[in-house]
Amino acid sequence: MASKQLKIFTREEVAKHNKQDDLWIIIDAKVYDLTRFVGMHPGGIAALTDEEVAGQDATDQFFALHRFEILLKPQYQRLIIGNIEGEEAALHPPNIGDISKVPYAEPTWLTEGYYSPYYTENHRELQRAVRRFTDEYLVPDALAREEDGKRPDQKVLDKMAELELHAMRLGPGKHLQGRTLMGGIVKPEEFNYFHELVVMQEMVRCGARGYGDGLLGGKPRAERSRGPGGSDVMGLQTTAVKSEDGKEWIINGSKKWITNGTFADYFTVGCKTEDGFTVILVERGPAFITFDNARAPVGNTLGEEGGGIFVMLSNFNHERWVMCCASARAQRGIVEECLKWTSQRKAFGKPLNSLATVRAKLAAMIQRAESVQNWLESITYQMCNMSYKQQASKLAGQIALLKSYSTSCAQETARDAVQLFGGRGITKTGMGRLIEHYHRTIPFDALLGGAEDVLSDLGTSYMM
Ligand code: HEM
Repeated sequence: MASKQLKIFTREEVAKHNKQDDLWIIIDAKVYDLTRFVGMHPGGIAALTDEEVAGQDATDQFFALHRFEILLKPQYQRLIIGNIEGEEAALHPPNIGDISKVPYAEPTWLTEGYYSPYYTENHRELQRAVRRFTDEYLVPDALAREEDGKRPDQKVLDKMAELELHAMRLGPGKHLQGRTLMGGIVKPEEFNYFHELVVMQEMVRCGARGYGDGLLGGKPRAERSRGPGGSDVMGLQTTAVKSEDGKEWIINGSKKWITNGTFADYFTVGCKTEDGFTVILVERGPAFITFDNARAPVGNTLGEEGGGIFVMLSNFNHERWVMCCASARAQRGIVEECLKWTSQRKAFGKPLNSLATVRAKLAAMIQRAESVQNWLESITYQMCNMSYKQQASKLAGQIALLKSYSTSCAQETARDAVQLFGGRGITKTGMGRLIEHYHRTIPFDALLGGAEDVLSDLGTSYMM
């Protein structure tokens, strides 16, 4: 763009170029020459040759159907030939790392003029760094991978390793010692659960559900039966017996769902053993998700032999809390989409948000996102002040209840968002792209870490 000399036109001049073989339009005070593009327009030729579009200011028509990002793509930037005399563009693209100006689009602690007892300057510094990383590395890769269905680019995973994001996503602890976290922003001994919350909530902003889990989000998993039995950890089916020389485990069984199972190098496998239940680290081999006499050195036993249940259960609270962090932030992203859309989209000559029924939906969405975030921060504060053992005895119930509450809120918000976006909310491209994706993938969030009913029951059982 910068290399091209832009001209200044009057609206009258632009209006003369209103035919398919000589087609200009105005969007946000900029003049686009669509002559060569018209035949390739995904929305068809007729949309562009319409008499209210060809040679005219089509800003409103454009933004009723397309996301702003489209105009930032180099292939469309090249279509700009000039500006309208005496007018300036009103819309400015967000910069990498920016905080949203839309109300409720950010958690309160990040909103200008508001306060929080939980976050220090160090959390803020980490937040800015992870946001820049997400905008710069994750968002473009996520968009491309959603299209081609491939796993995240190795370069992204390597960059995450360099910044120690994988290590930080395991939470505070000994494993952080001696590491340079996010280029040295956080000292390993100062890293607490709010730092981890920040990492989770910033990364989930990439807005691509499957891709997010593909960023090596795998975790200890038991081989267990399918369906509702997914919550029945002790009902798992895989067995392990020792080889004759006692040096190896011989493992048999299969597993239907393994996070990142298609490309993981190691699997953490819960097995029935002579002494009960044992967790073993198995290197990827010819037999991976189906273990058919797969072998692993006895030294790969995690925790005590027969003590696998403690290994598994010790992870559950943390894993569910991580899911709450992600769910709280992802639903806020949808609230932002809906707030923007309902102020931009006109119906019966007025913006959608001038309708009381629409505002009632927005209110409910905001209430859900805020209540989930605030409960989450309260639990996180408790975690920061408790040992891992205390967390297990005092917070397991609350975390289970928050997890099921959070995803049930998210499911309602997904449904409301589709109602607000109409057909666009079920279309993979265009304005409702993020809504369609969210609505399609939200049932996954509502199941992993324990189905909603199971977790609500667990939470109340702990209380009783
Ligand atoms: C610079 C001008 C334009 C560019 C670069 C452009 C580009 C695109 C692209 C890439 C899509 C695919 C959907 C997406 O990825 O979001 C699309 C869809 C569409 N466009 Fe355009 N467009 C332009 C102007 C217009 C105008 C002025 C109209 C007038 C009404 C229009 C009507 C449509 C329609 C109806 C669709 C299909 C709707 C959908 O998929 O949601 N476009 N356009």
